[in-house]
Amino acid sequence: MPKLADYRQVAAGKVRQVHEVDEDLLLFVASDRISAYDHVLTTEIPDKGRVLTAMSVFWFERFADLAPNHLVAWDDPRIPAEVRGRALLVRRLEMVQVECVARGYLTGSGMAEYRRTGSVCGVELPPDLVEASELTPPIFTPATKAELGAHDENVSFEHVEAQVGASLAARLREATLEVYGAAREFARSRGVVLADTKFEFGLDRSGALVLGDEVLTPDSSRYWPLEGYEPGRVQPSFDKQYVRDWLTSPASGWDRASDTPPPPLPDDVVAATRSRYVQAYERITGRSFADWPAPEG
Ligand SMILES: N#Cc1c(N)ncnc1-c1cnn(Cc2cccc(F)c2)c1
Repeated sequence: MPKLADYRQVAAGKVRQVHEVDEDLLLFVASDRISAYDHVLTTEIPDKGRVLTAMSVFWFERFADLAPNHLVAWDDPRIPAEVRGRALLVRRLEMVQVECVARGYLTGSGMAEYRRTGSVCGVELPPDLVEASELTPPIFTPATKAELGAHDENVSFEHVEAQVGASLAARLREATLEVYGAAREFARSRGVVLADTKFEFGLDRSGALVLGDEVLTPDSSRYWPLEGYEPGRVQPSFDKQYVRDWLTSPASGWDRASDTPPPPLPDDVVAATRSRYVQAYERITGRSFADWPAPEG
């Protein structure tokens, strides 16, 4: 059985990394780290990596007919035992350097841009929209990948056309909106508002557009509880709200405006946050997280 150290790391983000297995295969590893307010916290959330990996597998399999994806295996002898359950064997693609974001609700950087310009990424929106207004139909709001730690920059569709060509830009927009639209509808039927999401696509040797990275997880998407959803105010995060509330409460002693790193999380916030990830998985998939593979040894 291989060890993770046997596979050279080829990419790393705040909470996940990619290793090389061979010339055709990569290992996509999700950690238990969590980020909040643009900081990677020192406290890990047990099983976060496994839950988000299980979620990606569910969505990849559910939407395989809408968009081919890079998933090869999630329980395979080439996956090291130490990361079993939080690592995916994926096929190597030529990644398209565009963050393919779909927004079904107006919030975050989209809301900020709308307030300034009445549009998002050049997409004109109706007047009088408020925080968390539903966008029907959802909109494609691409962004350029930022360096680690910086925010992605929203760009127009024309910018993407200039970067990758009109044909591929159209294919990216179509696939992004089609998969997001189906996922938003399904998640809502399970009591979760999938407010927006970020896909990464690659091209395989035949030139086919293939979904890569993680998909439709609470790290690549905004998950809001459907119960209590009300436009006009910032919605609570399904998974990160306990962490955000504690960090901004007097109990943490942390000043968000300062440049100091956030303090460690108390056990009860960790446990409640773990529970929210498991609840999100079980609500959406109808499966028990207890059945998902775990590391050995
Ligand atoms: N997925 C995928 C993938 C693939 N199937 N083929 C080739 N390259 C990639 C790949 C390389 N980097 N990233 C983004 C990225 C950055 C930082 C951390 C991460 F986990 C992931 C994606």
